[in-house]
Parts: sequence; structure tokens; C-alpha cells
Amino acid sequence: MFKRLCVIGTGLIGGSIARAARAQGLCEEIVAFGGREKNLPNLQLAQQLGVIDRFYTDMGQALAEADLVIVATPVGSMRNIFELIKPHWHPQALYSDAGSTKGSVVAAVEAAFGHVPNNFVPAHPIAGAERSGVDASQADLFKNRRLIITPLENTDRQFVEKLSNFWRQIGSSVSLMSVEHHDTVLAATSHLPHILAFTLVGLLGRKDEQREIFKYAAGGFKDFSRIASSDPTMWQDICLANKREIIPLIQQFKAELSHIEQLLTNDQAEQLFDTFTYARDARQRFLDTFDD
Ligand SMILES: NC(=O)C1=CN([C@@H]2O[C@H](COP(=O)(O)OP(=O)(O)OC[C@H]3O[C@@H](n4cnc5c(N)ncnc54)[C@H](O)[C@@H]3O)[C@@H](O)[C@H]2O)C=CC1
Ligand SMILES: O=C(O)C(=O)Cc1ccc(O)cc1
Repeated sequence: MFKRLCVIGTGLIGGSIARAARAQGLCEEIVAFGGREKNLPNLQLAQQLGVIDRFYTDMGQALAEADLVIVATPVGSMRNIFELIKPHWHPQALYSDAGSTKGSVVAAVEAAFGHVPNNFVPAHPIAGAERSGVDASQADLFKNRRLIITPLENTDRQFVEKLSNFWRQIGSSVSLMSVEHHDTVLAATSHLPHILAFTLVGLLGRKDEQREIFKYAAGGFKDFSRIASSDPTMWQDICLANKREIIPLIQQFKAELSHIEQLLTNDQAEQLFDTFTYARDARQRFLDTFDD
């Protein structure tokens, strides 16, 4: 049980962490930090909804007595956030984050502190939605979902264990991996798919007949295009932060698409069938292995 959870960034993810911690009785009180004036309506709503007990516009007050601090702001803001946290850092408190990229978050902490403190435990919930803000937050968002922790060599194992227990108690299945492996895997399974969805929906949206296209969109397009409703600031930050992993995937994707174009141009029906069959079988293998 934590005495005081401090959430920095009370949006979809920070709000859902707060709701889940409250629902499971994992902390005595929950406070939040509200940096900029434009964040205040969201924080007032969070307080009205009972997601947080109160919020502070001063980082020192927000962090006072906090024994668990979770940063859930867009990854591009993290350097600035850790600069603000630094003067109030407490060696006994557990600090973590929810950022979608891990290399950039660790680099942000390192830039702010000159090293990565052993009580900072980088983490990423593989759960979320295309919606933003505290009004979209849910206590069960992390139930039966995965949570990745990417400890560094010097990360205190007791803090890793504490954070793992916290996430397990809010329903997540916890995996540990290196920062680099995380960013390679997530570039493929999350970052590239979001770029593809933004690109396709943008392309179709620019077409004259867009009203017709969206009117007759079948289920597949609706499923695939849902993530193009995601927050542009958040995704701008993620894509720039992990571009080293994303760019080679875009190049491979372009080559695969050109291959399909060639098959169509040459009426190579059998090869087209084989290409689609390979993908279908691969997906079935993933479902058989990982669908839980
Ligand atoms: N949306 C999703 O499905 C998932 C998002 N994430 C990660 O979680 C983090 C938060 O994402 P969401 O909750 O979706 O975003 P959100 O937009 O719903 O919430 C972010 C909150 O941070 C606040 N904020 C932004 N800059 C700030 C600053 N400088 N100081 C104080 N507060 C600030 C905003 O006012 C907002 O309330 C991001 O790092 C994202 O990459 C991780 C897993 C899933
Ligand atoms: O809405 C969806 O399907 C998502 O993929 C949500 C999501 C967004 C960012 C993450 O880092 C993890 C999960």
C-alpha cells in the first residue's frame, strides 16, 4: 500500500491508473500535478469525478510525501517534467512513467539528472484507446492487458518488484525486457500501424469522393481506421522519439507494397494468393500462441 500516489499527466492513462489504484485500495490518497493553465479544466474535472483527491500547480507540493510518482504525459514533455521533479527527488520514493517509447524517456531522465536514478523504473502499459483526457479514463483499462517494465542495470530490484506488484494488482500481466528490445517491438506492433492508419485515412480524406468512401466503409476499414482518431500530439512525440526503429520498417513496408503492386500489374494471381495466405497463417499462429 502506498501512502500517496502522485500522477503527473491526468489524462486517459494517468486517470485510468488513478482510478484503478483507488478501486483496488492501493494508496491512501491520490494527487496530481497541473503545470500549465490549459491543463486546469482537465484537472478540475478529475477532482470532480473523484479520480484524484486534489491537484497542485507547484511540483514541490504535488510531490511532497508522495511514495509513488507516475509520469503519464506525452513523451516529448518528459525531459521538462523530470527537470521540474529533480529538486524534489526522494531516494525512498518509487518513480515511474507510462510513456509509449522507452529509449527516449530514459534519455530524458538522464539529460535531467546526468544519470538515471536507481529508483526510476521505466514502464509502458500496452493498453489504451484512441481517446484522450480524464473523461475517457477507466478503472479497468489495464485489466487482462500487458505491462512492460524496462529496468536498467542499476535499477533497484526492490522498486521493480514494487512496481510489478502495483500493476499486477490493477490487472496487468507484467513482462520485463530491455529498453532497446521494447522500442524495436513496439515500433512494429504499435508505431508503424498508427502511421499506416493516419496515412490511409489522410489519403482517403483528401479524395473528392471522401463522403462516399466513408459512407460505404466496411467493417475492416472501420476497425483499421479507429486508431487514426488518436491524439496527434501524442503520436507526433512517439514517432519522433522512436524514428530510428520506425524508419527501417517504413522502408520495408514500402518494398512489400511495391511487390504487391508488381503482382497486380503482372496479374500474378497465384503469388498474390500465396502472399495473402502467408499473412493469414502467420496471424493465426500469433493468435494460437499469444491470445490470452
Ligand atoms: N493513449 C494510449 O492509448 C496510451 C498512451 N500511453 C502513453 O501515456 C502517456 C499519456 O497518454 P494519454 O493519457 O493517452 O494522453 P492524454 O492526452 O489523455 O493525457 C496526457 C495528460 O498530460 C497533461 N500534460 C501534457 N503536458 C503536460 C505538462 N508539461 N505538464 C503537466 N501535464 C501535462 C495533459 O494536460 C493531459 O491531461 C503518453 O506518454 C503516451 O505515449 C501509453 C499507453 C497507451
Ligand atoms: O487504441 C489502440 O488500439 C492502441 O493501440 C492504444 C495504445 C496506444 C499507445 C500505446 O503505447 C499503447 C496502446
